[in-house]
Amino acid sequence: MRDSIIMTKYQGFGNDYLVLDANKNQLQLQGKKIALLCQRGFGLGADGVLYGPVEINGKMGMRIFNSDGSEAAISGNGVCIFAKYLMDNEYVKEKKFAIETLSGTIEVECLNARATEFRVNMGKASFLSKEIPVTGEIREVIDEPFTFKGKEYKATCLTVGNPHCILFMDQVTPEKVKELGPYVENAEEFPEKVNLQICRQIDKGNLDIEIWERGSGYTKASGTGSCAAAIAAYKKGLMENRINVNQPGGMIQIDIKDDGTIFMTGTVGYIADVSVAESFFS
Ligand SMILES: N[C@H](CCC[C@H](N)C(=O)O)C(=O)O
Repeated sequence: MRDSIIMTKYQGFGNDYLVLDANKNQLQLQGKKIALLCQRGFGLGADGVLYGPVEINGKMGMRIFNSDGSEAAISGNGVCIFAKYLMDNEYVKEKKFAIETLSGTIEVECLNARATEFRVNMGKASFLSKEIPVTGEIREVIDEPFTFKGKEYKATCLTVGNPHCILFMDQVTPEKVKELGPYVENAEEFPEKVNLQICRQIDKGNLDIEIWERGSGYTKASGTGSCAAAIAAYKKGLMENRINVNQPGGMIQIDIKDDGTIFMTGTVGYIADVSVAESFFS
């Protein structure tokens, strides 16, 4: 079709992304156009856009955009999706490889022949306020009182390359995270905004979460959100080191090593190649 751009749509546990291949399309990505493209009414609909392969720090990498057009340093489902894209398009032939992101080098291992299962080394978390960031004196933000929408909550905050706020509750519902999400995401305590997960512990190996993503809003799954909820519960001494994180889109398995390194196991589904009007990029 004349004047169109080919993008490839994938989903990880219902967290859906459009991949824009930088080698096949020489174009400028603009935040507002990405936002329009991601809209589920005026555009194609997606939780974000992955742009690559591009060179980051001299290595093969990808850039990650949320559905509001903002750029994120890391996305767990995004890494699994891009890993599949690289294999599907023969950019990589090995089962183990690395993808460079703005939050560093992410090691990926493909676990099956169909390239739909991936194990990702998401690195270590930091609970230090200045690294997340969270305003106030330098401290680890664990079970700290915050007031959101006039009510006090105990929050555990951390970064896994992107910032997360975890609120442990006796009950987690989409309604609750949609009520709190926009407020917490933009609270003044978080200078770079924040991803919110509300979290219920089922037992020492299972959590339930609902997600409000910075820059994308309510999503069915989040790789970094699953890592963040799991490591926060583990840090509080609630969990064993293999944690199943249940969320609306499915269950993401998190493994925490003795040195604190976090591994996530994700699945990816190919949805479609789509021919997109060039007007979304001009
Ligand atoms: N919205 C997040 C990035 C995507 C996170 C999520 N989709 C994942 O799978 O990790 C942020 O701005 O930090």
